[in-house]
Amino acid sequence: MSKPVKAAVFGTGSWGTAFGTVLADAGCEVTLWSRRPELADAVNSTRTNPDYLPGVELPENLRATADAAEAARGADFTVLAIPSQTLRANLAEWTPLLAPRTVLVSLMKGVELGTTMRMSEVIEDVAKVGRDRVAVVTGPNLAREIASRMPAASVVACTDEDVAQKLQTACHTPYFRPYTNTDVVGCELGGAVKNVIGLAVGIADGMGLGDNAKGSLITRGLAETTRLGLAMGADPLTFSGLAGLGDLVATCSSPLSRNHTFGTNLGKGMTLQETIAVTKQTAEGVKSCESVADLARRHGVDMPITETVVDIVHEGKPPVVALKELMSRSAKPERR
Ligand SMILES: NC(=O)C1=CN([C@@H]2O[C@H](COP(=O)(O)OP(=O)(O)OC[C@H]3O[C@@H](n4cnc5c(N)ncnc54)[C@H](O)[C@@H]3O)[C@@H](O)[C@H]2O)C=CC1
Ligand SMILES: O=C(CO)COP(=O)(O)O
Repeated sequence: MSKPVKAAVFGTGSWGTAFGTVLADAGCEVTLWSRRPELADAVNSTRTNPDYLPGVELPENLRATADAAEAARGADFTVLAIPSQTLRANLAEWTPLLAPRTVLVSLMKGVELGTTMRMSEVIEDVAKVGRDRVAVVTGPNLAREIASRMPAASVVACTDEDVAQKLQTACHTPYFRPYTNTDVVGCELGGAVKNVIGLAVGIADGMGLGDNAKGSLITRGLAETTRLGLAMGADPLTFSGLAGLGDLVATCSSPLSRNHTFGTNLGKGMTLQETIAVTKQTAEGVKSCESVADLARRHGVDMPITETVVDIVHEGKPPVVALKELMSRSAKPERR
C-alpha cells in the first residue's frame, strides 16, 4: 500500500482550515500550523475551529500544531493560507524548515504592496524554488461553504502540468472538483483583482444601486482584469473560467464574502475606520487595490474601477462622487 500524501497548511484561518479539510477528506494526512497554540489545542481537542469556522466538524486525519517545524516535516505539499501582505516575512521564517522536495501551494488572492509581485512570485523569491515547485489554488471557493462540504469547482494552477495533476488528485473529493491550468499568471490575477471588483460591487450594493449596476461592474471589472492579464502574458480565456468569472460571480453575490461585505459597509456610509473595526478577517482587496492599480500603471493599462476603489477606500472620496466620475468617463466601444 502506498504512503498517504502529507500536507502542511500554514494558516488556521477560514480558508486554511477549509482547504485542509478538503485535503483530509481526499485522504491526505494534514497538519495545520496555527499562530496561536490555544487555537491548535482547540482544533485537536474539539475537532472544530471555534474562531473561524464554528460548528463545522473537522476530519480525524487533520490535526493542528503551533510548531512550524513539526507542521512542515515530510510534507509533500506545503500550503500557504495567510494574508498576502505578511507572506514574505512568514515564509522567510519557514523556508529553512521546508521538506526538501515539497511543492509550495498558494491559497492567497493578493498582490504584494511595493513590489507588485504575485504570491507565487513572492514564494519563488523567498523560498528560492523554481516555478515548477509552486502551485496556486483559486476559484469560487467561499471557505464556509467548502467546509460545510457544499459542492464547488476550483482551479489548481502550475506551470508544470504533472505537479498540477498531483495536487488535483490530492484535493479531489465528492464535493470539491479541481481543474488543472498552466496559466498561473491569469489564475492569480483573476483571484486578486476579483477582490477589488468585489469591493466595488459591495459599495454599489450598499448604495442601493441595483442589479444592473452589479452586472455592469462585474462585466467591466472582468474586462479590466483581462486587459491587465493580456499585458502580463496571461491567456485571456482564463478570465472566462473559474479563476475569473466564476470567482467574481461567487464573491459579488455572496454575503459570506469579506470583500463584498466590506464594500457594502462603505457604500452604506460607514467610514473606513468603522468598517475596518467590524471586519474580523482578511479582506485582501483593501490593500491589494493599491498594488493592482500600481501594477496596471506599470503595464500602461487603464483600470477605472480599480482606481475608483482606491479613491474611495484610501483617498476618502465619497462613493456618490466616485460614481458620478465613473459614469461620465468618455464614451467608447465595448472592446477597448
Ligand atoms: N476565506 C475564503 O473564503 C477564501 C480566502 N482566500 C484567500 O486565502 C487567504 C487567507 O484568507 P483567510 O483564511 O480567509 O483569512 P482569515 O482572516 O480567515 O485567516 C488568516 C490566517 O492568517 C493568520 N495570520 C494573520 N496575520 C498573520 C501574520 N502576521 N503572521 C502569520 N499568520 C497570520 C491568522 O492567524 C489566520 O490563521 C487570503 O489571501 C484570501 O484572499 C481564498 C479563497 C477563499
Ligand atoms: O476568495 C474568496 C472566495 O473564492 C473569498 O472571498 P472573500 O475574501 O471576499 O471572503
